[in-house]
Amino acid sequence: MSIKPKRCAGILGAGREILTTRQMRAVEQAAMDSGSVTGLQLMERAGATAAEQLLIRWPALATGAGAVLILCGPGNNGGDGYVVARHLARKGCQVRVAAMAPPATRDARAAAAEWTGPVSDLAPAGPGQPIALCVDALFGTGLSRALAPEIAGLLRAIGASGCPIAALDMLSGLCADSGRVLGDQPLPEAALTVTFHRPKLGHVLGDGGTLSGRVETCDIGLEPWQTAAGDSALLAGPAPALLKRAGHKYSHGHALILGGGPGKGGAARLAARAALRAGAGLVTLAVPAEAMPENAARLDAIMLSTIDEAASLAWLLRDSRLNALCLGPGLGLARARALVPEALRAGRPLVLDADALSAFADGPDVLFAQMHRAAILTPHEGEFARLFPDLGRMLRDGRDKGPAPSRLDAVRMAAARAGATVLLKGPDTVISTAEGQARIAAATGAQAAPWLATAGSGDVLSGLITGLLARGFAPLDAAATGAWLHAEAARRFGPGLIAEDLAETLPQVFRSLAD
Ligand SMILES: NC(=O)C1=CN([C@@H]2O[C@H](COP(=O)(O)OP(=O)(O)OC[C@H]3O[C@@H](n4cnc5c(N)ncnc54)[C@H](O)[C@@H]3O)[C@@H](O)[C@H]2O)[C@H](O)CC1
Ligand SMILES: [K+]
Repeated sequence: MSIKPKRCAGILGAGREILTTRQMRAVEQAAMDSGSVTGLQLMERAGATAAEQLLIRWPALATGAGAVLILCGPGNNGGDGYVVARHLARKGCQVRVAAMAPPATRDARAAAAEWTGPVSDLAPAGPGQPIALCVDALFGTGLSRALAPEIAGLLRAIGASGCPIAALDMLSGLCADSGRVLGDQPLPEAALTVTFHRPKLGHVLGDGGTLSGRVETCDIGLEPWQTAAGDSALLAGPAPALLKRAGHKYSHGHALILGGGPGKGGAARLAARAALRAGAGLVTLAVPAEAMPENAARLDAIMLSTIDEAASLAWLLRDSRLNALCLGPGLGLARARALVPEALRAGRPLVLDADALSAFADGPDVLFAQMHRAAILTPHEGEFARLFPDLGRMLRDGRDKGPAPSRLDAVRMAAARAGATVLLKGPDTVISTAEGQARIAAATGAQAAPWLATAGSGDVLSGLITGLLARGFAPLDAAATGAWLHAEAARRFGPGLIAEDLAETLPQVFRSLAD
């Protein structure tokens, strides 16, 4: 039976589902259980569509100009490799197949049997011979331990020779659930990864965001069974309500940013300006009396208020129009200990960052006991490890076996424990509600925004999220949209970015969304 390969798409789309290996297997299993398709047919579709992608990217291969070396592993990923070999050879490519072990699954054996060309061992097929493309079909979602040093070494040698590597499903050695390289052997970067049905977490998290290269996701006819995956993490993007419609300034909310003492006000001012640029109707910065002159000299559109202690915060919060709070940037640890409980008592949407998190590092349970579902915690890795020491250790250590724990696993557990939404910052920002609804804002690979690693950038993110909360966004939408806007502004501005530029670039980002 001939099955035509279907649509392929990159990975970038906001709202796109990203699957774990378990979810992918559930979808595949549901399809096979339905009797509509066999595993071998899925493998045939995967191999055919991958071969098509390779020829789109490297069309000269079909003229026989350079050899394609296909490295096949023992599992079904290797099986896909044999199918690719057959399709490329049929198109006129010079194909060499090298197997690290004989095929060990029924489907892989069947696919290997259809490949009528020679199969060599891995070693002699190594970098000594000139090759134009290496197809990595060693391991995919079944990777369960680190690559043997000689296999990782072979991939590195191929990469170092300048030969592009195209990975089937996953670059071998990368854990499909965490995007972490198992073990301590470095891997070369793939030029292209062709994956099937949906991107996997390992393509966007950890090292996977970079090492996967361009990711093409190809349809292999599993759409009718996607529901078997259950709830998936989604790629973050701009929420539909982002472009605000007409209305009175009060209808866009009033954000309250709590700032710290004199000489430490920059962080809170950055957050306040970002909240205003994100579209909050009004923004008030509340600082201790001695910090008023400094702030009054620096602010125009942002209003100022004095808050010296918890009682004055309680007094101010009698105004119910103050509908989103931000505590942390430049707040100071003592002031954070005094103000955070009062802010949480008000039960309004709020962001806790920086000092508001560090102030509770010695007793995070005290903080979690006061938490509510409209709160968002935005730790970076260090703050995360102080608030959730066991999860920090899990992320630091667990990379010997597959599937390795991922940042998404960690943030889901953290959010459930805290009883709030948690956003773990990084190039692969991950967000989860207490109930486990998750978003990923990946600023890696083609979406990289390395300029975000600049002082004050986290303060701007807190402000953006607070501004969106003030506009009435639900915590998950505010966090995900804020993280996306933050990275998008950095991508637009590019090299030379400082934190101040982020908020000032937002109008451009909004305009491009309106086009
Ligand atoms: N999911 C689908 O819809 C489809 C998946 N396809 C492809 O199949 C692979 C997954 O195949 P699987 O057999 O489960 O796993 P792998 O081929 O990745 O490898 C498993 C194999 O390898 C052994 N192993 C694991 N780690 C190591 C290691 N470090 N060193 C040595 N050996 C290792 C393990 O014991 C097993 O024997 C998926 O990625 C897709 O490419 C389909 O063909 C299409 C449909
Ligand atoms: K692979």
